[in-house]
Amino acid sequence: MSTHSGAEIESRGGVEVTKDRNGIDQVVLRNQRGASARISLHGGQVLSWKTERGEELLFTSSKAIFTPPKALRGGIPICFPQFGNRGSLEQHGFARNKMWVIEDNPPSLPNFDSNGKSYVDLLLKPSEEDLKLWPHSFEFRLRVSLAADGYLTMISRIRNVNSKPFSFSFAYHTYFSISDISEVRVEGVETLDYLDNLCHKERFTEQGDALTFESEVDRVYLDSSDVVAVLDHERKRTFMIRKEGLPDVEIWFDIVVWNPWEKKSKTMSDLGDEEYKQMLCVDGAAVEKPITLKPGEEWTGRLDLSLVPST
Ligand SMILES: O=P(O)(O)OC[C@H]1O[C@@H](O)[C@H](O)[C@@H](O)[C@@H]1O
Repeated sequence: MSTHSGAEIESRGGVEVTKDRNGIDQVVLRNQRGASARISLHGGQVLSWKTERGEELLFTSSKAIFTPPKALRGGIPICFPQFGNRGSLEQHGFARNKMWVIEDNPPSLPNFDSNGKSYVDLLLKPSEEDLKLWPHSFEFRLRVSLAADGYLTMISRIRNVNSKPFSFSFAYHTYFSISDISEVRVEGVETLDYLDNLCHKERFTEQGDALTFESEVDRVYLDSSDVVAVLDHERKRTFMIRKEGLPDVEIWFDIVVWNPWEKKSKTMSDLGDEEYKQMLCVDGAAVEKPITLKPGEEWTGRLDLSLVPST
C-alpha cells in the first residue's frame, strides 16, 4: 500500500485531488465530455455524480452534517461489514465512517477495460480500534470509475487477510436524486420476495408490476435480477442499476429500497422535512445471506450506474 503521490494520480488525466472544507482529500473524476464524479476519502463515499450538462444525479441533504467521522446524508456511502442493525456493530458498519487512502498501484483488476475511463483506487484496512470491535483483518479495495458515456462504476474487492474465515454484509447505499417520490417507480423487483424492515423483517412477496411510493418504504428485495430501473417520469430519465458479483466465492443478490417519508424525515436532524421527496435509495447489497471469505479469499462486487432518457 502507499498513500497517493499526487503526481502519479494526476498523470492519469481526468483525475484530480482537492480538499473539502475540513481539509479532507476528495478525488474528482472527469470524462472528456465534462461529466464528473467526486469521491471523499472520508468513508470512500461518492458524493456527487454529474452529467456532461452538469446535472447532479445523486441526492445530498441540504442539512448534511460535515463533521467527520460521520458519513454524509446522501451520495453513496459504503455499508460494511454490517448492513443496518443486523449485528453488534454500529448501524451500517464502520467503513463509511473511516478514512480511506488512495492506492497508487493496487493489484491488477482482471476484466477492467480502462479505455476512456477516469478512475481512482481507494483502500481501507482496519485500525486497532476496528479490530477490537470486529476482529478480522481485511483489505477493502474500491475502484470508482467514470466512463466516456458517463457510466459510474464501483468495484469492491474485499480480501480476508486473517487466519480465520469471516462473514460480512455489504451495500452501496445509493441516494438517487429524483424529481418527486410520488412520480417515481422502480422496475425489476416485481414478484420478488422481500424482508420488510418496517414489519420486523417479515417476508412478503411483491405483488405490483412495479414499486411506487405513497408512504415510508424500507425493504430488502431478495434474489433480485441483475438489473433494476428507477423511472423518473417528470425528469424523463431512468437510472439503470446493474450489479455483478464474481461468484467464485458467493453471489450477491439483494436490492434495498428505502425512503423515509414525512414522519421519519422529521426525526432526522440531517434531512430537511420535505427532502424525502427528492431522494430514493436503491442499493445493490448482500444482506440476507452474508458473504463468507476463507483466509486468503477475495470477493468482488461490481455496480454500474447509468442514466437513460425516457419518454
Ligand atoms: O440513517 P442511516 O444510518 O444512514 O440509515 C438510513 C437507512 O438506511 C437504509 O438502507 C435502511 O434500510 C434504513 O433502515 C435506514 O434508516
